[in-house]
Amino acid sequence: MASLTSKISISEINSLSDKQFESIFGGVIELCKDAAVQVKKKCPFQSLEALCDAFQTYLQDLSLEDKVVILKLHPDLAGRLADLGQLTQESTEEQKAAGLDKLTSEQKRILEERKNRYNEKFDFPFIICARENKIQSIMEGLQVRYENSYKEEVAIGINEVKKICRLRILDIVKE
Ligand SMILES: NC(=O)N[C@H]1NC(=O)NC1=O
Repeated sequence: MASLTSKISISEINSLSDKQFESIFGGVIELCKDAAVQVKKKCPFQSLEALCDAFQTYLQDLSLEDKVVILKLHPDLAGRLADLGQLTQESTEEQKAAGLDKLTSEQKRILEERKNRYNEKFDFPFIICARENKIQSIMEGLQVRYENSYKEEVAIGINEVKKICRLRILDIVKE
């Protein structure tokens, strides 16, 4: 999954410059370089878990409005960007892992319908950690989570972003 050929250790991370840190961790939250800028200020990290915690705290401490901004930075599942081959490398591989590149036309139609309905209700995309799911659970999630309140869905969406972020960090850092 990682674009790096080999993983780096926590002590190597602790000796990175701001620029290096931002370039390595700038994508662990989709298109949100600010997370890496803010988390770098917490350096040094005692462990991989401490590094993951710092990103999770960054997400948790955001206002409701800023959490929504983060959700909106995420691409649609099997959406237009995927069709155009314009997802980030991370998202491309995650969506593939869930089998979203192999939808039948019927599955694509149902997914499209449920995503649109979700988007119309919440005005942000449905976010789920694709690597921890398959087509079936994504379809079911869309159905079940549609019933939630706005606040509940922001919280659940951010929780999924935390899972995505943690897995992306594990692709970069030696355990
Ligand atoms: N919309 C959405 O959930 N997008 C994503 N999920 C994930 O694991 N990678 C993504 O790009």
